[in-house]
Amino acid sequence: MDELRKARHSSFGTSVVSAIRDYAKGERYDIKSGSVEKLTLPESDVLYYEMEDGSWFCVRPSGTEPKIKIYYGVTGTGLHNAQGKLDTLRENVLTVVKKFLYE
Ligand SMILES: O=P(O)(O)OC[C@H]1O[C@H](O)[C@H](O)[C@@H](O)[C@@H]1O
Repeated sequence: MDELRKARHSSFGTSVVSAIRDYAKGERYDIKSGSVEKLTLPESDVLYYEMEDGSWFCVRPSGTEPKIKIYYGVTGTGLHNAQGKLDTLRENVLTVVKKFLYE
């Protein structure tokens, strides 16, 4: 989590990040402008990435197992379109996250 937090990725492969919410720091960082806003939710070790196409994903360590959990949200014109977006986003994110975990 710390390395991911420090890296402040502006993209994961072809998936472009527009803002990163860091709930541990209580800050939302806008990639393009570099501006930082305060978050109001309670402190938690969670990183939430807002993507340029309106999708999002969120990373947190499990509280019960030695695992990182990643949650995704996409919208599409239909199920097939949304599934395609999800597959692309997940593949792009996992390619980067696996490097942090295994290298
Ligand atoms: O996602 P984790 O932190 O591993 O927690 C997994 C689960 O653990 C417990 O069973 C809690 O009661 C659940 O609310 C939680 O979903």
